[in-house]
Amino acid sequence: MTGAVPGAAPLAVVHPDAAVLAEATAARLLTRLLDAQSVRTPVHAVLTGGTVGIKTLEAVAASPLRAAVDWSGVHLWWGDERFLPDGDPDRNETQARHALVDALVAGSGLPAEHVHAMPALGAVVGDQTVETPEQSASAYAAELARFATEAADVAVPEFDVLLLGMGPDGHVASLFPGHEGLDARGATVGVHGSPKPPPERVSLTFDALRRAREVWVVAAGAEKAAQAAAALGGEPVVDVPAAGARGTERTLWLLDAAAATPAS
Ligand SMILES: O=C(O)[C@H](O)[C@@H](O)[C@H](O)[C@H](O)COP(=O)(O)O
Repeated sequence: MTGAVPGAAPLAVVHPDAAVLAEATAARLLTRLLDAQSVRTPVHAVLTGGTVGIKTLEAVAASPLRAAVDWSGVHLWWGDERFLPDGDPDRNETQARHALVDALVAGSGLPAEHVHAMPALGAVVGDQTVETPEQSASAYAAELARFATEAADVAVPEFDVLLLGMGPDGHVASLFPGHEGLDARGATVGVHGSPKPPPERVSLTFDALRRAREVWVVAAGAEKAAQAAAALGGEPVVDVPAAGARGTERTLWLLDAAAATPAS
């Protein structure tokens, strides 16, 4: 990963603590979906796993604003997934379904077929049983391509908003420092040897992430402060992948005070 990172320069917004961060991000997400729906349909949102990512979805589920969104015109995607069997509690999809998505399908008009999960270990896609992260990545790339905009140089929808958590090592999605996935071409990549368990994952690539109109990196906790500062300071993407997270129109860093305060 060399050279200037394309996309909108990051803007940081700091909230007092992780709880307020999750609530504020949920309100921002709902408003973003409403704004997007005022100009286009359908709209596409990419969810993230991780602590803050899931707490944000829980806050969306509890928000009165939830009822203002026309969920029949929303598509949900994932930025990455832990390559585990369907229903495994560690899967980002499982946690998101428990936090919000199942309730949207059951009672808010979100069509089940608008929930685009990355295929699990053992899933049957067409006539294939998915046994490797690469097979899952390939199947997901095909699903993304079904909704791609014509002009796309990578066959994915123009996501209206894409949420990312960030690890203490500066990873986003399942794009880890020094890993070969950082340079992957195409929309998706199979990941092995992830430093964050489980070792096998599936991830959108930077090419795909950067097709999003808005990319939001959401991070809380003092253990994120050094890498948040490094990313916002323009450190190389190979060292701090979060530095490469950019939207075409807007890049937001949504932080709590602890993550926004580098150690002195
Ligand atoms: O599958 C995952 O683990 C996530 O997608 C990952 O990218 C996560 O968002 C970060 O590791 C932050 O996680 P925390 O918020 O729990 O630190």
